[in-house]
Amino acid sequence: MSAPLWPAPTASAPVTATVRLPGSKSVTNRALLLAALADGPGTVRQALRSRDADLMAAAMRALGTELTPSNESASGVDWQVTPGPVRGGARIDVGLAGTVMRFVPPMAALAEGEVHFDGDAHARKRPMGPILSALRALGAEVDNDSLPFTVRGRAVGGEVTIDASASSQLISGLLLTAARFEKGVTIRHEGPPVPSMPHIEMTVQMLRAAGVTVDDDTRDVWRVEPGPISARDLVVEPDLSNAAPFLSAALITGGTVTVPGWPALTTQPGDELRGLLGAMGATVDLGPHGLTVTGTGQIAGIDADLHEVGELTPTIAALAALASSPSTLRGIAHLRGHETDRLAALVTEINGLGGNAEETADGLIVRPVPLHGGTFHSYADHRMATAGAVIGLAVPGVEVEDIATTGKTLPEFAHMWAEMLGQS
Ligand SMILES: O=C(O)C1=C[C@@H](OP(=O)(O)O)[C@@H](O)[C@H](O)C1
Ligand SMILES: C=C(OP(=O)(O)O)C(=O)O
Repeated sequence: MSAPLWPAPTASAPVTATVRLPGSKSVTNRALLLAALADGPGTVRQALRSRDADLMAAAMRALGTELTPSNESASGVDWQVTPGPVRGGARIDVGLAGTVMRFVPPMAALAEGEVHFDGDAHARKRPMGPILSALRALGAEVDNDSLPFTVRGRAVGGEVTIDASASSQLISGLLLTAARFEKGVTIRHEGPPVPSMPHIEMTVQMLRAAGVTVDDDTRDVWRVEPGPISARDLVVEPDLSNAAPFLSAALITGGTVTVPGWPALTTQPGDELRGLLGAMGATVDLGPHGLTVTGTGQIAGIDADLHEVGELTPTIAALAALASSPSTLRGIAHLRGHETDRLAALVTEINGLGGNAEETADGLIVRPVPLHGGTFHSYADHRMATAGAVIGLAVPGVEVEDIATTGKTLPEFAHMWAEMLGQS
């Protein structure tokens, strides 16, 4: 049975809107895990509520953490987190969340008993082998190289060599729990370059803010000293990657979109939108009011290496399909292991609307041609669904299949989109 179709609204006038975004998935899921491993009760404020964030909260509870919500809304919550001893005998559903499948198994390796992991059908295809081998090298038992698998503690830590070219999360996952292993952990990456380095910087910064000693002076080597993780009272930044489709509306319609609360300094890769959207023809202004992007209605194609900011690709590819010149997007071969094979999915869906997109060994070439309406499939991928919405702003008759899949990180997407367009 196929999922329902969502008629993507077409913009009939330049969009002028202020769009307030809920908390970052990446910060929320790191903060919840660090709070669960901390030396006392802490608070995670303005945390995201979404499928991925809820799966992380459920995983923490299953492993013995107490989580109490307050100030709850449709997509945000303040969590009071009271850590307990990491408990075995749990079954963890990772859904399709990279952060849950890569961040939680190292924590499970602290437990006495067994912890079983499984997730969505496609989750079984996402790269897990290197982190599971690393856990074995650190002293845990793991019975498989991909989902489903069972972790039997207890790991003591030590030194590991890992090929993390498939995902930065393979490094972040080990780093987050590392201080709690008796010997700490030294990780050495060997292989093609690690993608999404800003996400590893996010991990390192959050560890340091919790009093953990991390040495990342040598390229591709990380050393975490054993020691306590301090409890914190932390406020989660808005999700800048989820700003991408909304800011794109300014470029497409020749309008202005403001995202309040845009941090002046951040490790979120979404901050790169400032440069990328600027290169595609927008005027970008960051100030105390937030980030304001103003478009002309004309979009310039770009030649961009998105290796560090791969999660922005579906939106940038959607803009590229509406541009006035061709685009080449490079450095993103690892997107084949994301929620779906994003390179194949983008090519299929853009071309399904009459477009001209082509896969390369490490990315995409998108040549703009007039598009027509049709079904834009989302492959259970939140960012494919929002890419379809972006194209639909300019192309009448686009219907996005399974818009509800945006609930992975932004459950209110369809409502916020209509509100931005003055159609709610
Ligand atoms: O650590 C994180 O929070 C993330 C790291 C990145 O993963 P990859 O390195 O697998 O691209 C990113 O794409 C994902 O959306 C979130
Ligand atoms: C790659 C992504 O997610 P995940 O955290 O599941 O890897 C993403 O959100 O673009």
